Amino acid sequence: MTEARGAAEEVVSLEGVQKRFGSVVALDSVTLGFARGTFTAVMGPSGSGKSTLLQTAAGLERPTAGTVRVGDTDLGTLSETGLTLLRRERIGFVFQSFNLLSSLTAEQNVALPLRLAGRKPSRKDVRAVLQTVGLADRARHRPAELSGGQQQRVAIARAIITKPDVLFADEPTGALDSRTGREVLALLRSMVDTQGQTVVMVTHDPFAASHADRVVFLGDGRLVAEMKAPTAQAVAERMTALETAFETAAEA
Ligand SMILES: Nc1ncnc2c1ncn2[C@@H]1O[C@H](COP(=O)(O)OP(=O)(O)OP(=O)(O)O)[C@@H](O)[C@H]1O
Repeated sequence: MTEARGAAEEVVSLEGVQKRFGSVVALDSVTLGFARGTFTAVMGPSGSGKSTLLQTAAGLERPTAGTVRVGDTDLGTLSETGLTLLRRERIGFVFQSFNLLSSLTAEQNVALPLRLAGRKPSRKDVRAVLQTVGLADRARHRPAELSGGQQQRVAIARAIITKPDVLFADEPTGALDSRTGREVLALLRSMVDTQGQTVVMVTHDPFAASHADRVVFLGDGRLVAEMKAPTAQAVAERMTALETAFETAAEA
C-alpha cells in the first residue's frame, strides 16, 4: 500500500463491489479508486447503478460483496455507529434537492453537521465556508429567501464544513437552470483546484461531466469505460454509444 501514497493516494476505493437489491444486481464487480484532489464524474444510462455506486462508496449502503475503503478504513469492519461517525467526519454529500432545513438560516444549516458531531461551531469557520461558496452576505437568509443555485451552494458549504476527505454529489445541478448550474460546477471545480478537495459527482449532463478530470461510465452495474480530460462532445458521443449498446442488449 505504501507505494500508493503521494500524488495518487486514493481517498476512497472500491474493490470487487457488488450490490444486490433482491434479484436486481445494481453494481457488479466494480473496482475503482478516487485519488485525492481529483474530480470524477460518474455517468451511465438510467438504472446503470450511478446513485448506488455513490451511496455504497459513501457508506450509506453496504455492499453485498467486495470491499469499500475510505483511506485505510475498510467500511465492512465498522458497526452502524462507526459507519455513522465516519460519514459524519470524513464524507460530505450533496443531493439534487438541496435538503436544507427551511426553518434555519444559511449559517445555521451550515453549522448543523458540527452540532450533530457535538462540536461547537465557530462563527468564524461557518462564515469562512460561506465565503468560499460566495454567500458571505446571505448568512442570515433562510432557504426560501435564496435562489436554487444559492441553496445548492449552502448545501455544499454544509457538506464541506467538516473538511471531509471526499465530497459526493448526486446530480447537484439537476434542479438548476443552466446558468446557476454552471456556477455550482465552477465552485466544485475551484474547490478541487484551490483546496485539493476530492469530488465525485453523478450527472446525466455531458457539459457538467466536462468539468471533471475523469469520467467513469457505468452500464448495467458494471464499469464499462473511463475518459480522462473529458470534453462535453466526447462525453455526449460516448453516452449515445453506451445507451444504444445497452438498449440493444435489453431488446435482444
Ligand atoms: N433501494 C432499492 N431497492 C430496490 N432496487 C433498487 C434500489 N435502489 C436502486 N435499485 C435498482 O438498482 C438499479 C440501479 O439503480 P440506481 O438508482 O443506482 O441507477 P442510476 O444509474 O442512478 O439511475 P438514474 O440515472 O435513473 O437515477 C436499478 O435497477 C434500480 O431499480
